[in-house]
Amino acid sequence: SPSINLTAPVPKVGVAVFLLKGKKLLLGRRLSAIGNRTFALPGGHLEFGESFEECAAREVKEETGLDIGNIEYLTVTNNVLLKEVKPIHIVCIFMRAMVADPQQQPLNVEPEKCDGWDWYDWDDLPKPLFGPLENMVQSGFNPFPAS
Ligand SMILES: CC(C)CCOP(=O)(O)OP(=O)(O)O
Ligand SMILES: [Mg+2]
Ligand SMILES: [Mg+2]
Ligand SMILES: [Mg+2]
Repeated sequence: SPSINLTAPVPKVGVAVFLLKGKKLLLGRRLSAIGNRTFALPGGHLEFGESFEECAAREVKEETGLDIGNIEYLTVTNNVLLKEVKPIHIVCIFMRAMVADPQQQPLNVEPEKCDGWDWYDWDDLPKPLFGPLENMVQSGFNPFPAS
């Protein structure tokens, strides 16, 4: 019989969105088995048949109520998070977008999964950051358009 590997969960695909407003970006403290109480971008699992842009818009709407535009692919990173309560391997697709209406403020639509959203300055990020975002920051990647 084929051996079933019960320890190594399959890598997951996540889409995370740098929602930019001037020099600020939207972050929320996660309340989740994955990255609990760390500050993360809005985003989530890529669902069957979705484009990266469709997933970005859906997850941001589901989590913050915000409508986004100018959605563009930035980069993809490979994150093996062994310090998590349950080790997890996430291929993270990072997208960039702008709020459709700069006056629209985020709502905490899923309070069981997020402690609340707020705009943070890229040069003054809260800690601790969620693994994939921390790896991204450590790598020196700059998500902002070249001014
Ligand atoms: C990015 C990666 C952790 C994939 C899962 O993200 P997530 O826990 O925010 O997932 P959902 O928003 O889809 O529930
Ligand atoms: Mg979600
Ligand atoms: Mg989801
Ligand atoms: Mg999410």
